[in-house]
Amino acid sequence: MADPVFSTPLYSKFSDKNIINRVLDVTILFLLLLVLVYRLFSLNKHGFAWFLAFLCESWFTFMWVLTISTKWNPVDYETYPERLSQRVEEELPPVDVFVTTADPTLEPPLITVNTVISLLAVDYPADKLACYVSDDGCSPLTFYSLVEASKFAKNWVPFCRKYNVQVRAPSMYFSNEFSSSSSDGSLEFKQECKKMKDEYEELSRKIDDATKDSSLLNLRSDLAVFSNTERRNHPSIIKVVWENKESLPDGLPHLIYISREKRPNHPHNYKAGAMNVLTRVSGLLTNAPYMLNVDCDMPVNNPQIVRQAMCLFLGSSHESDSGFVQFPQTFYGGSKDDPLGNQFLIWNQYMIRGFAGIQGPFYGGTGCFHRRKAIYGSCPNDIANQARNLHSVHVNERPFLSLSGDLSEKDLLKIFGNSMEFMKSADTALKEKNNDAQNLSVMAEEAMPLAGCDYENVTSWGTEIGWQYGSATEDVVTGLMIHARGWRTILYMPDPPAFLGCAPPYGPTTIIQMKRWTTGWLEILFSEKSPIFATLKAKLQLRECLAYLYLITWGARSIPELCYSLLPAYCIITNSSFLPRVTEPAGCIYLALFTVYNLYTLREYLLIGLSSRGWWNNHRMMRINAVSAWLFGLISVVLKILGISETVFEVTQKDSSNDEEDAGRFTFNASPIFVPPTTLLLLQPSALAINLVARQPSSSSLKEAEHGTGFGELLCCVWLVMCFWPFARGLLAKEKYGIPLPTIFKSAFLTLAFVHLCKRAS
Ligand SMILES: O=c1ccn([C@@H]2O[C@H](COP(=O)(O)OP(=O)(O)O[C@H]3O[C@H](CO)[C@@H](O)[C@H](O)[C@H]3O)[C@@H](O)[C@H]2O)c(=O)[nH]1
Ligand SMILES: [Mn+2]
Repeated sequence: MADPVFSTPLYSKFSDKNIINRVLDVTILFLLLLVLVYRLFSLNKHGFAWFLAFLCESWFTFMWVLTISTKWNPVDYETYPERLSQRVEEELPPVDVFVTTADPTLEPPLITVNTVISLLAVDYPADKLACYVSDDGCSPLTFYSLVEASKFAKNWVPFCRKYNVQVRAPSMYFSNEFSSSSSDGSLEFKQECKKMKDEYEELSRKIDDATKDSSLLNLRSDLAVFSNTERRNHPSIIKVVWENKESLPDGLPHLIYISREKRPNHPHNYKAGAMNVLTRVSGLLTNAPYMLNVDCDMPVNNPQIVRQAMCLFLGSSHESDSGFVQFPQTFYGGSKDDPLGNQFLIWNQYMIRGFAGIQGPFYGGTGCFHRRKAIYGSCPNDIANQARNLHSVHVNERPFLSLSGDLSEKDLLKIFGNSMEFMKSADTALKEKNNDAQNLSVMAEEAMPLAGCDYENVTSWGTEIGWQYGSATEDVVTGLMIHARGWRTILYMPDPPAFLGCAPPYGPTTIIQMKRWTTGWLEILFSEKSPIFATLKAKLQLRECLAYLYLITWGARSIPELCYSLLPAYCIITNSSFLPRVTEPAGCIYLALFTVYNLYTLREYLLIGLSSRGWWNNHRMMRINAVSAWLFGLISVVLKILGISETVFEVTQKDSSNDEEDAGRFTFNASPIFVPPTTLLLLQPSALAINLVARQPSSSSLKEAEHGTGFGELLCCVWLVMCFWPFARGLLAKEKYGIPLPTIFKSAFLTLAFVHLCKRAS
């Protein structure tokens, strides 16, 4: 008889066929198609505006098809970590954990330190974990903070284990929100908790002091390697901050600091470059078959996550089901009702769960467990033989690597770079053999060249293996390549959430982040790694391709969005129309579409416990993003294609101190990105005023009454003003809450130019 422990599954998968959602999805599609049919049949009776509206609506319909296809079969998973311990506690696989940080000013070390501490404290045997921190800022302050953090962690980790603390990032644990949540009321607990709190305050104070006065760092001998280094010009630094020498399961996991070599004029490929260095150095030191990576501001919020991920990796009979396991990005302390539309709750709930029901979620850059061998370019077992088909998706002419372990030494060196030691470790990883224990400090010396600038020259790093280069969203393209090799992936949304990050707290940071994403996504669309090629020539499933297209075309959506937003003003100024009369039967189609769509999206918010205010804020931010972030993303990609400028990765500012006053109120800066939305806002009252003044009752011939501006266009104008309301407030407000005068002038000029052009056209 089968052992019951081994016959019970480690996870279950449920599909959620929501009939009402599907009926509504299809109703909206039907209405959109009616609109298109109506347009087509009335095209010849109308002019330019009508035709432009037709083009925009065709695009909206296409987007809706992609949307429905993506969210049609959402799935959920549940894991059973207690069964994991019964089955394989002794043989739990090792996991290498990567944290990236790039700038001690934008990313204060105390934030990074909290993320690292929370990772060191997860509920997993400490001898199976190693934490690697990549510091692209080459900052002695970050290194010092980590050293201090490891001292703190020596007491903190046992404390968390002893009292089964749920929130293991000390800043969160000791913040008012969480400290009350502990159930242990014993005196001993209270005393220890108080002691830990004092120690944490001491740690924050030390880091704070060193931040304010860098001369405090000069005296320390362990920081000598940082002397004569500049941020963008320094040799590799690899330092073992803490080694779990005796491999104690209840000790503290290894902690290693890495700052890869940087030289001026030597492209470093931003985060993707850092991730590849982490992958190689960890490959030499610990070579765990699984790798978890998080951004520096994403502390663990659920100590079970590694076990949960292992349930998903080990619990399936087909390894191809789990190329990677992605936990969604969730945020803490976000402002009420998501005023900046960057908390992505709806997005996680409907779209990403939808991805999960096709070939799996895309890789989101943080909170993700990867199989090392998938990152090394291997295909899942069953399709390895067909992998050759893939090669044409790639730049290099050589057949695509089916890295099942039977590659020659020469091939391996060519692919992975010129290091015998690393080549052997890669071979071990690909063959899934066990690693020999290493002396970390010795290996750290040997690993230096792997973190050098020139190591990747003429290798496959960034093109065929590792994190992919050439896109500001290295995450999505890296995940796409994994899907293209035939892996399926898993989305897991545990309760409590796995990680809690901080969403950008200000208007400009949010918009710049969104711009980077749309830039990176479009870069993928226009590259040889586009999902279209990956479907035609490799193993990306068709519906997964459509889902990817939905995601990566956000930048392109800016054009129809912008045109459609200009149409009402254009029509009002030229006394024409782009919408049917409300009295016409066709008017009802538009009215129905508008009503059903808005109620449908509102329902999505209410269903998962969000407010109608949250719905409106998100709707509004979509319109604002469309004509600012998405538009500028598109422009930067066009400039890149024309060879005029390169795209860059602008690091998002992280902020721990949320100033409550006016939290979530839109803020501005002098960036030109705010010009288009300001112009759109100014245009609406201008158009209305022109309409009032210019329209003579005598001129309303029968033809004009039929074709002139109607109620629909006026309603659109009002709706647009409501959408751009934060900008209306920004016109009158001061300092960071106000739109800078030069931006207002530029927008006013553009408004006048637009009005003038309309007048000439009419
Ligand atoms: O040259 C660089 C630039 C960034 N980073 C790190 O990359 C991470 C993400 O950067 P951030 O500015 O926080 O970007 P976000 O927009 O918040 O991040 C999302 O989008 C990125 C892709 O655009 C992904 O890489 C991230 O994982 C994902 O969370 C941070 O830990 C940075 O320290 C580096 O290590 N080196
Ligand atoms: Mn971030």
